[in-house]
This record gives sequence, structure tokens and C-alpha cells, in this order.
Amino acid sequence: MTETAITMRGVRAGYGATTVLHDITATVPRARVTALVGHNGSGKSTLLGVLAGCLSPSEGSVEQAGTSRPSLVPQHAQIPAALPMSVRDAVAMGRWAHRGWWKPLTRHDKAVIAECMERVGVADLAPRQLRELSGGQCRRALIAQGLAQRSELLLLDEPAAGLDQDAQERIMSILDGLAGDGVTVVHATHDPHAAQRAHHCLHLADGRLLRQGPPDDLRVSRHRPWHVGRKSPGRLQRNDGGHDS
Ligand SMILES: Nc1ncnc2c1ncn2[C@@H]1O[C@H](COP(=O)(O)OP(=O)(O)OP(=O)(O)O)[C@@H](O)[C@H]1O
Repeated sequence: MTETAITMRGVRAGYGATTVLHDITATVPRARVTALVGHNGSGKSTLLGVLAGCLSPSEGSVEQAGTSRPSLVPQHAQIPAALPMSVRDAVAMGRWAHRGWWKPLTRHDKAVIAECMERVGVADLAPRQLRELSGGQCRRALIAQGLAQRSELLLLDEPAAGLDQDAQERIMSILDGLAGDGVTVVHATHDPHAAQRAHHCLHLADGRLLRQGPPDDLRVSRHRPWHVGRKSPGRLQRNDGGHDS
């Protein structure tokens, strides 16, 4: 049976006086890939922020089964393009959560950094400047940075957006492999194919959870990807705990 990594109950959250997420009750399975799907502005990034602990719910609760601090991989590098920084330095920043930025890296830190770069296929790019990388290479370097935190929960904001099919496929395979190794992966995506590859989906619309369940049940159409058709099959669970028919 699949264990639950995260349980959200009645989560309401937003920015200042603006509420973005309303009454989100959902679960995220452990050691699986979960896709957050929905139109632009539906609240996917905001929900990632809540799961990462960057945004506190104004109502409701988020329970995480694991003990490690979540690792959030943002959509874009939070590093100014003009700042000289190698791929190795960027990945090493993932260790700051453990050591603080002021302490020298230990042998263990260096081994973790090397392993994470190897895992996502950027080891040969280690001395290159981040600003010199292609979009796909840069995304993989950011994923390596997230992995270097060694968290049980990896959150990614559109990790494959704007990449060609091969680069997307490579990133989705990396996420699959991580889940296979026991990491709980949650990523926001607009891409129906990426959603189809996930084990579980949370479908948001206007800040509310429309439905959650396996991607096959989402019946994603290429032309209207996040349209909820009348023929939706019965297994998808609605946010009120009922089932579509
Ligand atoms: N820092 C912020 N301050 C105020 N409002 C914000 C902030 N960030 C996002 N919002 C608002 O919250 C709503 C949800 O945005 P969010 O980025 O979570 O959606 P999204 O589904 O990730 O969108 P996209 O697919 O375009 O990335 C939007 O109306 C947006 O304008």
C-alpha cells in the first residue's frame, strides 16, 4: 500500500490580504511523483510555496510524514545572470541548509555534490558558468542543487517548461528515478505528457482543488488539457471526498 507523505486539510493561503488557495484537502503519496496541474494562475506555485514552508496557511494544516526540510527547486535560478558562478558552486549551495554558507565544505559535502551532479548528468559541466548553460542543462543543475539538500521531499516548479522533448524526457526520467529511490517528488506542470507520467495528480482551478487521482483518470486532452469533461471516469476523487460518476 502506498504511504502518505503529505496531508493537507482545509488549507487556505495567499499573499497578504489576497487569498489564492481555498480549502485544499489533499494527500501526496510517499516515494511517488505527484504533478500539480491547472491553468496559469490556478495556484500551483503558491501550493508549492505552502508545501515548502515558505508560505504559512491562514487556515487549515499541512502534515508532512518525513522529518527533513523540503527542498524547493524554483523555475528560474535565483542567481543574478551577471554573477559568476560555476555549476559546482551552484550545486554546493544545496549544502548550505546543512552547514550554513560560511562553513567550508566537508569531504562528505563534496561527495554529495559530486553524486548529485552525476545523477542528473551535469558532472562534466561542473566548472562551467551557470550563465553559459542551455536551458535544459541549467534546469538539471538546479535539480542537482535541490538534490544536494538530501531531502525526502523534492518540490519543483515547472522543471521542464520550455525545453525540447528530449530534455523534458530526460528530466522526467530523473524524477521517476528519484521516486524509485524513495524521494517524494511534487512538481508543477502545464504539460499533459508530464502529468501523464506522474503517479498522482492534483488538479487546481482558481485556487481550489478540483480533483486528485492517477493521471489516467484526468482524461487530458491535448487541445484543452485541463478541461474537465463530462465523461470523466469514476475513480477520480473530488475534493469533497466524493467520486465523479
Ligand atoms: N507574490 C505574490 N503576491 C501576490 N499575488 C501573487 C503572488 N504570487 C502569485 N500571486 C497570485 O496568485 C495567483 C496564483 O498564482 P500562482 O503563481 O500560484 O499560479 P500558477 O498556477 O503557478 O500559475 P502559472 O502556471 O502561471 O505559473 C495569481 O492570481 C497570482 O497573480
